[in-house]
This record gives sequence, C-alpha cells and structure tokens, in this order.
Amino acid sequence: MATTLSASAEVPIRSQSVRTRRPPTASRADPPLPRSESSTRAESSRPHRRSSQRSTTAPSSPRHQPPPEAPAPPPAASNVEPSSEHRDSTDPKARKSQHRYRTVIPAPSGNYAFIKTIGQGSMGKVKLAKKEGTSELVACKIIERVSPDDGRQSREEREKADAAREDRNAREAAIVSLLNHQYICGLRDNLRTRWHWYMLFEYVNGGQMLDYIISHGKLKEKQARKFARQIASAVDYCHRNSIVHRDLKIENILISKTGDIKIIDFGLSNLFSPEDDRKLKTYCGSLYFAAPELLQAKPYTGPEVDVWSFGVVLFVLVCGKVPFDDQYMPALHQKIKKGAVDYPNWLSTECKHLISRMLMTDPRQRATMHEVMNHPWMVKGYGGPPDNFLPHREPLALPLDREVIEQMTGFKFGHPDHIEKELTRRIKSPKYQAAVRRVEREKEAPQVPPKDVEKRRGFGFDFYRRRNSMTSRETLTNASSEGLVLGEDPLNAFDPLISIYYLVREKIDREKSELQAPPKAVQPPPSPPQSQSLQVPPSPIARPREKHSLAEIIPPPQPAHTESRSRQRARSHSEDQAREPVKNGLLSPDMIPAKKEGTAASILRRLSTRDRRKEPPPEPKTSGTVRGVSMRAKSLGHARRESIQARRAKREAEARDQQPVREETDAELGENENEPEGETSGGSNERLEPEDPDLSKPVYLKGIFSVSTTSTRPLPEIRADIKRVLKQVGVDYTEIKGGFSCVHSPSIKADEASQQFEPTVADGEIRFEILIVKVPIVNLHGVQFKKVGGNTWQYKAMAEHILKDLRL
Ligand SMILES: Nc1ncnc2c1ncn2[C@@H]1O[C@H](COP(=O)(O)OP(=O)(O)OP(=O)(O)O)[C@@H](O)[C@H]1O
Repeated sequence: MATTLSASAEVPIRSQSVRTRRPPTASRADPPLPRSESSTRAESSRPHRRSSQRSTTAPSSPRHQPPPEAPAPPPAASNVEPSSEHRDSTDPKARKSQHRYRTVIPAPSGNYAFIKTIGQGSMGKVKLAKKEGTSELVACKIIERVSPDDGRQSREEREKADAAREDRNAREAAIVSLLNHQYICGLRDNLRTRWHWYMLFEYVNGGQMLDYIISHGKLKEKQARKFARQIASAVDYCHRNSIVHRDLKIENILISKTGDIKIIDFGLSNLFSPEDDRKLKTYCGSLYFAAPELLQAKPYTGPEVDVWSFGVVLFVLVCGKVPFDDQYMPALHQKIKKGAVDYPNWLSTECKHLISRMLMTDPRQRATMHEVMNHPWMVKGYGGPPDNFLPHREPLALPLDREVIEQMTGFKFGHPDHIEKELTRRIKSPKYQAAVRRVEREKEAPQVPPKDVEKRRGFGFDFYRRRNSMTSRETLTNASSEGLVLGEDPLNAFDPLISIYYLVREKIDREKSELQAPPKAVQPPPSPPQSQSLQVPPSPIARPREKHSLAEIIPPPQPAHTESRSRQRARSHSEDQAREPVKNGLLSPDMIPAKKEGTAASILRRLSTRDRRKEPPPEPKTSGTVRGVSMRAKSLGHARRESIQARRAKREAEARDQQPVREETDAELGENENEPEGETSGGSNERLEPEDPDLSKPVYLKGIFSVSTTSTRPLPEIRADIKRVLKQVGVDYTEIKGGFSCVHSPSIKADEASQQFEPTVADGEIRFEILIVKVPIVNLHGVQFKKVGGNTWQYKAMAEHILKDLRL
C-alpha cells in the first residue's frame, strides 16, 4: 500500500539554509523584530535564489535540459513552447529569470496578459495578469522548472532536484485545483511550458496580513479572533481532506476586498496519512513558524505541524511580533525547541492559554485542530466553533466512478487501473467497513448525543485541564473530526487516496452544476426585489460564510448555507447522468473564473469598494483630532449597525446596480502629476491600464487604517513627506500611479559565508510599494504598504521605520 502513494517526494532538510545575517535596516528599526526571514525549505525542492542570480550574471553557465514530463501531469498542464516571451530585462534588480517567460499566457480558459509584478517568493515571481477582453484579474505564479547550473551540483544532482521540484509543482497545482474553500486562494487555471509553470490564482486584492499588522501594530483580540476563525476553518478543511499546508506563516495569509482571509502558497503542502509507517519526513517551512519536531528531523503525521505554525501566526496577530526570535540561528533553534514564550501582560488569559496549547513542543501534547476550534477564546462571541465548510459526504461504495479516478492526477498515484484497484482494496478493507458501520450507527443514534459522546466531540472539553493523561494516539488523531479519530472516520482524512477521490468528485460535480447553471452574464434586471428574476438559484459551489463575517453584516441575496451539514451534498457517482466529458480535468473556458466568485461575493466586493458619494453622510466626529477621525474611519468596517431591513434594502439596491463602484485615488483626482510616462513598478512592458478600476486605485480595506497610517494633511504634503523619509532612509523610489515603488538595497555586502545560507533573499534587497489612498466618507488620506519582494522581516522593519518618521 505504501508504495502506491508516493505523493510526498520528500526531501531531507538542510538546516543551514536559514539566514544568519541581521539585515542592515533592522538596526534602525524598533527592536525586537526578527532579523531575517528564514526558510527551512529543502533546497532541492526550492530553487536557490542566490544560485539563480549567479547564473544570470555568468553567461557561460550552461543550461541543462528541461526535466522530463511529470509522469502524471496535473489538470491543464500543457507543454507548449513560448511564442511571445521575455526575460525580466526591465527589472534589473529583481531576481532574473533563468529562462524567458511569456508575457501572454494562453491558458485553457483564455489569454492572460501580464501587467506588473505583485509578489516575489522563493519560487519565482507573482504577476498580476488580466484576461484578454475582460477586466478579470488573476495572480500568476511563475515557477521555473529547471534549476540553474551554479557549479555546485553535478548534472545528475540537478536533474534529481528538478524532478523532485517538478513533482512538488505538479502536486501544488493538483491540490490547489481541488480545494474549494472561501478562505483558500483558488486556482483558476494553470499552464506548463517547457521551462515554466504558470499558475493562475484568483487575485486577492486586499493586501497581506502582514501589511495589516504593520498598519495596526497588533490586532485587537476580537479582530484577531475573526481572522483566526477563518484560518482555522481553512486549515481544518485541508486536514479533513488529508492535506497539510506545512508553510503557514503570516506572509501566506492575504486579505480579500471583503476583509476576509485567503491562505496562499500550497507549494510545500502534501498529503498525509494516519498510518504510522507513512509519516512525513520533509522538514520544511519558514523557521520562525516551524514546529520543534521539524528542527529535530522527527517524522510527523502532518496536522500537528500546521497547528504549531497557526499558533505562531496567532501570536503574531495579537502581539505584532514573532514568539521565538534570535539573530543567532542556533539560539533561535534552541528557543523554538524549548518553546518558552513571553506573553505580554495585556493578552487575555484565554488567548494565552490557546496559544500555549498550540505551541506545546511535544506534538503529542499539542492542541488538535478540534481543540483549537472549540477553545473558549475561539468561540467567544460566536457561540460555537468555526465551520470548516466541508461538503456533506457519504461513505464510498463500489463501484467507483472511473471518470473521477481518471482525474486523480498530479499526485503520482499511478495508472487509473492501479488507483481503482487500491481504492477498491481500501473500501473493502475491514477497517473501512467497520468505520462505515460506526458512522451508520451514529446516524441512527438519538439526536441528542449522550454525555460521553458529547465529550468526545469536544463540546464538553475541559480546556484548562492538562492533557498528559491522553495517549499520543488520542492527542494526535482526534484533531478536528467531531469525535471520530483521524484514520477511523470514513468521511474525514481516512486515507489520502479516498480524500482525493472525494475532492475530485466534488470538483467534477461543481463543474457540471456550473455548466447547468444559468450564464453569469444574465444579471438580474432592475425589477422589484420580490421578483423571481432576482432570485439566483442556489449553487452547490456557493461558499457559506463564517458567522459574524462581513457577509453576515451585509447578507448576500441568496441564503448561503451556513452549516456544512445543511449544504447540498455532492452527488454520488450513481446519481450522475449524462456526464459531459471533462478533458484532463480542464475547466472549460467560460466556467472557471466567474463562478468562483458568486453573487454574494460580487455584491460584497461592490459594497466594500462603494463610491463614497453613495455613502450616507458621515456621522459627527467625536473630536476634531486625527485620532477621533481615524477611529471613526476604523469603525466603519467593524461596527456598521444597520437594521436587517435597511441592510436588505441596501443589498437589493446594490444587486440592481450593475456598475462596479470604486473610490477615487489621488491619481484619478489628477494629483499624481509626477508620474513618469509609462513608468510603473513593473517596467515599460507592465504599464498600468488606467481604465481598469482595480489598477487605477490602491486597495482600500475597511478598517485597515490606523491612526499612524491616516492623515488629515493634503495629498501633496503627504507625498513630499514620503519622499523626504525615503531619501532619508536610503530607499530608491519611482513614483507610480497612486504612490511609490520602492527598492532598498543594503550598502553593506554580506560576506560569502553568510550569503550561502540565504536562499530566499537577493542581497538583502527589499521591494515594496507605498500607496496613498483616499479614505471614503471622512476626508482622510491613508498610507498603505505592500511588500513586493525580499525579506519579510526586513520589510516590516523598514515599513515601520518609514511610518515612524512620517509626519502624518
Ligand atoms: N493570489 C494572489 N493575489 C495577490 N497576491 C499574491 C497572490 N499569490 C501570491 N501573491 C503575492 O506574491 C507573493 C509570493 O507568493 P507565494 O508565497 O505563493 O510565492 P512563493 O514563491 O511560494 O513564496 P515563498 O517564498 O513565501 O514560498 C505573496 O507574498 C503575495 O504578496
């Protein structure tokens, strides 16, 4: 059995891959910030940035052949040769792409043209791209398939590393194409060429969580709880599908326009199995967020390392800094392994308790996702744990659906015949059948569970009791499965093969429902709200929203499912009739992008970007001070108090309003007179298109502006002040639409010894944007930071330093 599931392509850790150098900017910033971004990613599975830099400056570096095609190409992989392509020639300071990449991506769903670079990770660039003939935007992750020859590895070693990387990329594409969760950034399409992968993700336009923290310093517990519940929802959904993220960190959490989170970067994710002999052995992720057992190179099941990282993320949310930090890497390792955390005294006892449960160094003692989700801090004000939005499932029965099996690609499961044989074997196994019988019995059991069952399900869990009495198996395995231990619940993470079967089947069902659904272009006419024509049929892909999220404040026109159990269940294979052929798992051109964002989301989007002229007049300010005004601005996103009727009326009005509305930016207001012709953050070939609302304005997220990032001063003064500070701190900048594109390169060159341990940062350079936006209603300008590339913590230190020096 173990040989059939080789999805892991595990690579041993190179603990030296962590950075050891304090960035020059850090000394100027307020301590105590982490000095460096550290990555324990296996070098053979992540490209070595420094290596690739060298290769571009050394013309003699030979390129070796591209890796062979992945044995099981993921959906939508193609091997077309680039026709229009370019290197990163307009962006000399950015990491050079070894091979030219396309400027237009001929994805199965349409052609996407690059606009500008919006992110730079260790895997490569992330570019904003627009679908030709539409205003639809996507974030395109460009990943090189071939590592450069830096002379440090033999050809065989490089080819082996490339093959492992190829497996990992195929797995990432396969996993993200299957996941369907409102708090996980969805894959729209993907394309594989000879040299690159192009993964087209939904564009998350609200900024990074990190920027949110920079704006706020730290979050209030109530705000942190909202985000933590959404993270928990997404992580639990993954775990129940046998998927472990393995790279949860603050940088991988983006914020959507609706103010909800989106988890990105499944580049290190993998399938996990409850079987002891199939434990994972890749020790990966960012060091600051890595569980101690990873540093000790101990095999692990999977979910427990995500719980640790989530604990670190939660600490960052409520404290504005990482819990473990030291500029000396061995000391940092020791701190993580020791797990001693200094909790600030302002933190509530409940919050401290939850974090301490998540940061238990012994994975067997660590909180499970079930405990996390049911913890008193997590449920406070919500009346229950977050919903994981897992679709309703029934245990699998034979015969299996061949169409589903044929689309279980990208995981190296083997030939469909083999997958079918293995799945059949699992389903027939006494263990699975016993689990099914148990589920049946539970279904027939009385509605009110007896006390012990309730306790098993965690409702009566004593969170303040030490859990030493539990066996390791109990602690590790009853994670989030409502009292059914992992590996014993036929519906939740019983086995990776079974989980992927469910996910593929649900994806096929979604695609079919989308095909059958009325075309999205048919918008409800401006008819009376009661009219049937306004009613959009509920779609099985409609993603129910977390209670108390913005959706609850402004409910969508259709009642979204709010409980996983009440959702329309995915059809079983026997219910399928006259299936449309779906080629290699490709989504058909017109059903991918628009469907992912339902009516509710689009209304929410419009509400979140509404024209300030449509807003009600501002309430009287509580005081004339900046603080009073900005607190008012802040309260807009958090404490809108409207009656249900008023909300409904507004919602209906919004539904009738077909024109997207947006805020004005300084550029639109003609106040960006200094913008050079054709100059954008991405270079001449990445010109912004002013007519595009998403590009001509920086993102405005309700509540993002704190006192320190808003100003009553006139725009020219703010611009001048930003320039003054940028010059003062030695940041190179270019004026762009709505703000500044900034690059900071440290003047002190690192010595070779420390450079070789820096896989993720090019010479300590950081690239970011400072955007000036209008805050609607109140006459304020806000300053927003966006990281584009470079070390996260250097960037954070620099942004905070600039903010401190600005006279806002
Ligand atoms: N869907 C998206 N929408 C908007 N921005 C995105 C999106 N995906 C990625 N980005 C931006 O690109 C950056 C890098 O993306 P990502 O983390 O996926 O790349 P990576 O190479 O895997 O990075 P890492 O080095 O952290 O592993 C993100 O931090 C974010 O700023």
